[in-house]
Order: sequence, then C-alpha cells, then structure tokens
Amino acid sequence: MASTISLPLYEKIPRKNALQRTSDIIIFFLLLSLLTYRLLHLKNHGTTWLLAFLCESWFTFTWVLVLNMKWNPVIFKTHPDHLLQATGEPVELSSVDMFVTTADPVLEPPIIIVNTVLSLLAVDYPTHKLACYVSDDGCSPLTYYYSLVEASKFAQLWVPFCKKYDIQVRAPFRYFSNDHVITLSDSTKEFQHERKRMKDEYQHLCHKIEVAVQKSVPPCDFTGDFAEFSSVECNNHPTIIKVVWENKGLPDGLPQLVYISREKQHKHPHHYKAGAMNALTRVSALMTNAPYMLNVDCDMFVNNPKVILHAMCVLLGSKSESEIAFVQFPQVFYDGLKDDPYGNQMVVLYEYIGHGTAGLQGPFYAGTGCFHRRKIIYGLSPDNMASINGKLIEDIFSKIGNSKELTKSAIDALEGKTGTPPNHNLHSHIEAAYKVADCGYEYGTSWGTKLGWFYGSTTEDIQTGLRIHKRGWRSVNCMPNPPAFLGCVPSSGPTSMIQQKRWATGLLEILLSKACPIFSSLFAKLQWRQCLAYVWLLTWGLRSIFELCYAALPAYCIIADSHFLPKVQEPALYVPVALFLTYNIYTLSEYLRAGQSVQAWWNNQRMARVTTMIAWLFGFFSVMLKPFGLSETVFEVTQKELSSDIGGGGDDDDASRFTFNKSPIFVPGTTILLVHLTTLIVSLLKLQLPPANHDTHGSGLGETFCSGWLVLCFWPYFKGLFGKGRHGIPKATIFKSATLAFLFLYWCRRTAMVG
Ligand SMILES: O=c1ccn([C@@H]2O[C@H](COP(=O)(O)OP(=O)(O)O[C@H]3O[C@H](CO)[C@@H](O)[C@H](O)[C@H]3O)[C@@H](O)[C@H]2O)c(=O)[nH]1
Ligand SMILES: [Mn+2]
Repeated sequence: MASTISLPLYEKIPRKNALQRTSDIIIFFLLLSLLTYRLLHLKNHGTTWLLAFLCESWFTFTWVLVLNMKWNPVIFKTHPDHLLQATGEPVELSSVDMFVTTADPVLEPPIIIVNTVLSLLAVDYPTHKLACYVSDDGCSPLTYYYSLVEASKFAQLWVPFCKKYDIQVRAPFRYFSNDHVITLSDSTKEFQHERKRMKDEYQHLCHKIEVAVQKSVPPCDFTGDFAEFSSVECNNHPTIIKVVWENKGLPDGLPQLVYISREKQHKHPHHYKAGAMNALTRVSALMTNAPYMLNVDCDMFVNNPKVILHAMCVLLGSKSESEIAFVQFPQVFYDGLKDDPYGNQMVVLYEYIGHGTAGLQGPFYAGTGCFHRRKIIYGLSPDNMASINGKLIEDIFSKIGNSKELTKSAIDALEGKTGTPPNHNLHSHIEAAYKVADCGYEYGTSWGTKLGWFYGSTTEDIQTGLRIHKRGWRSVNCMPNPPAFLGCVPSSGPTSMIQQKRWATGLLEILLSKACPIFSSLFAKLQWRQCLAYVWLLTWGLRSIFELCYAALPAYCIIADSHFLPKVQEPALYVPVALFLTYNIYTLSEYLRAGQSVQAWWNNQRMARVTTMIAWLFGFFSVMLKPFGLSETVFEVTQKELSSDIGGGGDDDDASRFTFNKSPIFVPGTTILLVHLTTLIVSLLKLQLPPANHDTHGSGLGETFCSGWLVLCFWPYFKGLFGKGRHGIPKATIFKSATLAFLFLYWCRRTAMVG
C-alpha cells in the first residue's frame, strides 16, 4: 500500500531556536562561573560552602540535561487528507484496538468512562476496523452496566448523529456543556431537532447513572447478565469478560465493544495498570488482533475525531516501518483551573521538552493517548523486522505463555497477517480469552519482563517506552489542532501531591533497576542523547534532596550568622544575581511564547519548588525505604472530576486556592515555610543593626533574599496557616511542623556556637 502513496503523509519540520540556545548557553556559563567561584573560595569556608557547591553542581548537571533536550526541537505535521486521497477508499486502513483502563468506580466515576468510550466509538474511521476494550480493575457492575451496556445503547444514536453532522467534539458531556457554544440559528431545523433529542437522551443516561451511584446499589439483581458480579470483591474475583457489542463487519455500524475485568487474587501481584494493559493485549489478540493499539486513561476522551487518521499518517507513512514504534499525543487537559495554580497542566513542558525530545530518538511514552504497533509490544526489534523466521517464532512461543490460540495470533501479528477477518465472531474466542486473563497465566512467561507493558515501576509508561527505545526504535509526537485527547488534571493539593509522588517513585524505581538508561545506552541501542533525556526524567526524585539542602542553607546561614552567597561588596555577587534574573526572564518568555499568562508562569515556578521539595521527596523516601520493608510502592489512582464538580472553568478564586488534608505530605512544606518565616524576620531585624555589629562573615542580603523568595514560593502554605476547612492546614500538621522547625533552628544555633 505504501508504494501507491505519493503525497507526504507527514513532515518533520525543524524548529528555529537560536535565541533559546543562546539563553541556554548563557545560563550554563553563569552556572559554571558560580561553581568556579565556589571552588576558588572553598577552603576559606566550611561545610556550608561544600554543600552549596554540591547542590550547584547538581543544578548545573540538570541544566546540561535540559539543554540537551531542548537543543534540536522538531515538529511533526500530519496530513490525514493525503491519507484518504492516497488510499482512495478508507477501507484499506488498518484495524486498531482501542484500550481504556479504569480501576476505581469512586475515583473514576462511570459518567467519565461513558464519555471516553462514546468519544472512541464515534471517531472518524471505518467502524468495522475498530474494537474498544475496557479494562475494569475495580470489577464494578456499575462500570459494566452504565459505562458499557447503557452507553452502547446511547451510542446507537450518538455515533450516527456525530457522523451525519460532522460534530467536532464527540464526548457528549463536552458537546452539551454551556461553554461549548454552537450557533444554532444558522443550522437546519432537522439538526436542531435531532440535537435536542440527543441532549434529552444523554440527560436521561446521566440521570440513571446519578441515581445508581447515589444509591450505590447495583443496577440490577445479580441474575442473568450480572450473575458473575454477585459477591465479587474488587481485589479477589474471577475473570469477567463480556462482549457488549459486536460489529458483524459493517463499515457504518458501531465498533466492537468488550468489557474485561481480569482475575485477581489476594496472593497474586496484579501489577496495577501494566498488568491491566497486558491482559488487554492478550484478550484483544484473541478477539481482533489489530496491528495497532491505542490506549487511553479512562478520563482521556477523543477531542479530535480524526485522531486515528493522524496517527496512521505517521505509522503508515514512515519510510520503512522499522523506524517508528509509537505515536504519542500530548496530554492536554480540559477545564483546568485558571493560571495553573498547581503547576501540573504541563503546557510549557510539552511545548519545549516534548518538541525537543521529538528531535532526538523520540518523545517518552506518556501512558495515554498513544498508538503502539502490536508486534513491537511483543518484543520485536528493528533488526528482526526483515525476517520473521522459525527462531523468532520459537522465541515468542517460549515467552508468551501456554495458550495455543494466543501464540498463533502473535505469530500472525509478527508476520503482518493481522486484523479481523470479515464476519468474525468474538464469542467464539471467549473461552480462550478467559484463560489468558487469569492471574496465573503470566507465571513462567515473559509478560512484564520482556514483552508487553513492563512491571516493577509505578510509571509503567516511561519504563515501557524506555524498553522500546532501548531496542533502537524511534517514536514520534503528534500535536494536531484541535488537541487529540483531553483529560482531567488534579485540582486539589492532596491529589496533585500524590500523583507527583507516584511519578517520582516510579521514575526512581526505573533509574535504580536493570532498565537504567545508562546501561541501555552503553549495551543496547538507546541513543546517548536520548539517554540523557531519560536521566533528566528519572532523577526527579533525587532533585528533592539537593533542593531541600539548598533551601536549608540560607536559613542555616542566617541563624549561624555566616553566609553562602557573595556579599554585597563583592563583585562576584553579580553571578548569582545575573543567574537569577536570566533564568526567570528566560522561563517567563517561554511561558509567554506558549500563550500562557505571567500568573501561570509564577504559579509554575512556585509549584516547581513545592513539588520538587515535597512530593518528590516522598517519592524518594518510598523508594529508599522499600528494601527495608518500610514502604510499599503502590499505584494510587488519581481522582477524576468532571468540570461541573469543581465550579466550571475554575474562575472563582476559591477553586484555585490550595487545598490540604491530614496527610503527612504537608508537614515538610509547612516546616520549610515556618523556618523561613523565622529566618526572614531574624535577618530583617539584623539588617537594621548598625554596620559596626556586622563582621564580614555574617549573613547578608543574599541569604535574606533567598529566605524571602522561599516564603513567596510557599505562599499557598502561608495562606493555609490561616485557612479554614480544606483550605487550611490541619492544626496537628502545624504543630508537628512547628516542632520540626524549632528543632532545626535550634540545631543551627548549636552547631554554629560549637563551630
Ligand atoms: O491498578 C490500576 C491502577 C490504575 N489503572 C488505570 O491507569 C490509568 C492512569 O491512572 P491515573 O490514576 O489517572 O494516573 P495519572 O497520574 O493521571 O496517570 C499518568 O501516569 C501514569 C503512570 O504513573 C500513566 O499510567 C498514565 O497513563 C498517565 O496519564 C487510569 O485509567 C486508571 O484507571 C488501572 O487500570 N489499574
Ligand atoms: Mn490521569
């Protein structure tokens, strides 16, 4: 097919960044000057300078990693219209299995899953080439019944409606929301009438779900279709697989829809999302065996109905198939709070780091909104592409487990004989599918270690992507307009902190494992600049230690009456001042160029400090304490809320105010704030004293400024000291933090007097 394509399906366009490179280099040189200054004066000063030197060396190292990532940005532009022209008939397109994972019907309400599934079912693609599989780790009849059975009924109306009128947003909650204004006046009577009907039907569906969720009773008595759900515990139950909708080869019907809740038993590790993805891979292999797999988190609905066509442009358009393993769409969020108060919307991150890594071996796999090739998930290397020989097949045989049907489908996948034959009957494979979804199936196989999604990290996405890059594959990021998928972003302090903690934990687990990118670069095919990009990401947890130490320095110096920054009269002071100014102007310009506000920039700067020193610190400790059995790294599911729950759009001031709870995760931040409030006051008082009382070693303006800056960074905590309810830091947390702050300051004083 590729040979008949003449117009390019995608283009790789280098992005100009001379100015950025210049600022990057300037900052790098300023960092080097600071290090030189430290080295020259190290012997005149004590431990504080050594500590400062170590921290600044780490910051410089991190900066080199950032510089490497941003140096050669590229943009991939896809042309779906060329795809349709080239193939003439859309029927020639490959089939795609679409996976949705969900784990908890409370944190991930059924209405969210309904919308994601509906948006997937309604994409612009021949429907008989699509199958949607929903994995439910919560084993909830609510999810099964509403997200799938009821949704598939509604889909019978919704999908034809979307296609007939070429609706752009195919998640109904979004389409019918008020901020999605449609000029109904210039539309036909017929359209208005049908739209009204859709809206009524959708509201009816919502109402049913609401009632069931509130009563928290199962939607039915456990008979018939639901018998399997009776007396299940979410962590201990047999496999449940249900074919909700079967497409009998009709291009304009609905895509196949299958519900899977893999078996779980207390004594078997289930490997969280990675385990779910592997079960999905196996079950779908038996049922539809599409050569491409799209996976989304349950909250990531399709926002651009052409998304599969965009992905196909890259996957079919790469010169040799052997190049590109996966196509990653960025995580974009809907209805995020205004100006990103939690600093977690990642707009600027995707803009610079995303396009930057695209110019290296390719973007990281982000766990959602990504198209994979099935054979690569089965462990294929670029070298093996040309010949699928007996040895390779034997190899697969030994790894994939003892299901004959699965082995056969895997061989088909490797040989390129994939896709659903016409009149394919899903039910005929259900028995084999139950078998491969058992929790015992993976014993003695290589699932999670050599094929599929990889185990051992709570960021299974990064680990899986790294293993793919390690084999020499590339990846591409695709950022169509409008964005391909939209999802939820945490909009509360506790949720956001827990998510960041999980990431830091998972990333550090990878760094300390066999999968460490440094080995992959030395002994496998991970390109060294890509390796550096991974090192940047995987060291998030370690950064917390250096930042925390650096934050302790000004406080220590003020109490101990020493200094770690050049004094006002020293010309060397220009170095940190210039560094501070250049860095902030530079990051600010990044935000402005990405269309973000000054407030968003500041919120992100501030939250970067809070996240690094607090959430990542917890991630660091949970990894460090794991070998001693003092901690367990678990995948804590992020709470998802529809915008209506949080006051729509988040313009109101209260919604963007930081929230707290009783979690110990808020102790260190409160401690840092209390320490710096104290030292700020102490140093301001000292600055008032006549100069005669100052010897040249005493703390100076630099330290005072640092303390002040940290207080500003922790300003949400400051407000939390006086806040009420969820906006206030609990009294017990304040008490613990005050004790810690006192002990720290006391210790500073003691060591200073001894020294
Ligand atoms: O035991 C589990 C736990 C989670 N999930 C699903 O995994 C997805 C991601 O979980 P979520 O709580 O939303 O985590 P986020 O932090 O929002 O997810 C980001 O980070 C994860 C890695 O930590 C990636 O897997 C995700 O794709 C990425 O969006 C959701 O659909 C969950 O239902 C499961 O299926 N089984
Ligand atoms: Mn999520």
